[in-house]
Amino acid sequence: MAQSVLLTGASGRVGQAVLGDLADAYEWRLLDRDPPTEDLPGEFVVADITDDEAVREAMDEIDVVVHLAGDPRPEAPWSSVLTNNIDGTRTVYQAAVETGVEKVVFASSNHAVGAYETDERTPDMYRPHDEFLLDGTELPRPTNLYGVSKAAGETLGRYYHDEHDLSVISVRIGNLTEGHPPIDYERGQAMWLSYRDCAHLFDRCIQADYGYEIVYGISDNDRKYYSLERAQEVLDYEPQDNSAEHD
Ligand SMILES: NC(=O)C1=CN([C@@H]2O[C@H](COP(=O)(O)OP(=O)(O)OC[C@H]3O[C@@H](n4cnc5c(N)ncnc54)[C@H](O)[C@@H]3O)[C@@H](O)[C@H]2O)C=CC1
Ligand SMILES: O=C1O[C@H](COP(=O)(O)O)[C@@H](O)[C@H](O)[C@H]1O
Repeated sequence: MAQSVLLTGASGRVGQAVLGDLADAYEWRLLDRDPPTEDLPGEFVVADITDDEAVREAMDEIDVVVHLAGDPRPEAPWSSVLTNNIDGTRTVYQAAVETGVEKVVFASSNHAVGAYETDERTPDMYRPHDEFLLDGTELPRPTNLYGVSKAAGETLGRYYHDEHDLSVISVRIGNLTEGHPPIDYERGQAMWLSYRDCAHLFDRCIQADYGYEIVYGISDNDRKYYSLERAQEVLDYEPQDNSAEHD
């Protein structure tokens, strides 16, 4: 039988990339504070991610949660990331434990580790000849309060895995752009995530077995400075796109 999956933040860009390829792959329940503007698969719950009761109810009979809801703006103010990203993510983990969910897939971000892009390393690290690679074992080094909130989400996942045995994967998503990589933006091309690779990656996160993991969510770009090794090992992630093919 298909697994039942709760997708939070379903009305957003990542949600659309995931549902675009995986609409028929799972029994979906979708949650967002914004009602849908188009026909989407499964039941739609309009709720705020910080509403404990609504989130618990949305997880009834759910196997896996893909948690995307949050403020995605790198320049988002503290009040917003504190509520939507940190409190919202804690609410999701707590509800997952209380309702018997097996696995949570958390949308983290490149901005949790953006400060590794030092003046000395850039712009060389965005170019194919440069061998610098982050592999997911490094400590967070956020570039902004949004990045701090994503690092906090990763740490909440670590806690809920260690204390409550929940399977958790944090995906440090790069730059999701539809159709082609960002234009005239080397950093964005280095961390491009195509729509089809995004759907495949989240599919693998739903299916694979793991305890606690951090992986990078990018396509197989020649310019990459994020290692894909862990995602390949743990998830069998096999990206098909490469920003170099769009030069
Ligand atoms: N798009 C990208 O390239 C990247 C995205 N991410 C992360 O992926 C996730 C999804 O990002 P996008 O789809 O790009 O953003 P988006 O803004 O397109 O979608 C986010 C969705 O979450 C919903 N939402 C926000 N706060 C909520 C709350 N308190 N309760 C319920 N729903 C709420 C919004 O209504 C929206 O539909 C975010 O957590 C973001 O930080 C991380 C790195 C890169
Ligand atoms: O976390 C995110 O990162 C991407 C890429 O960052 P950028 O600073 O190169 O634009 C961003 O587009 C997305 O909105 C954000 O959620």
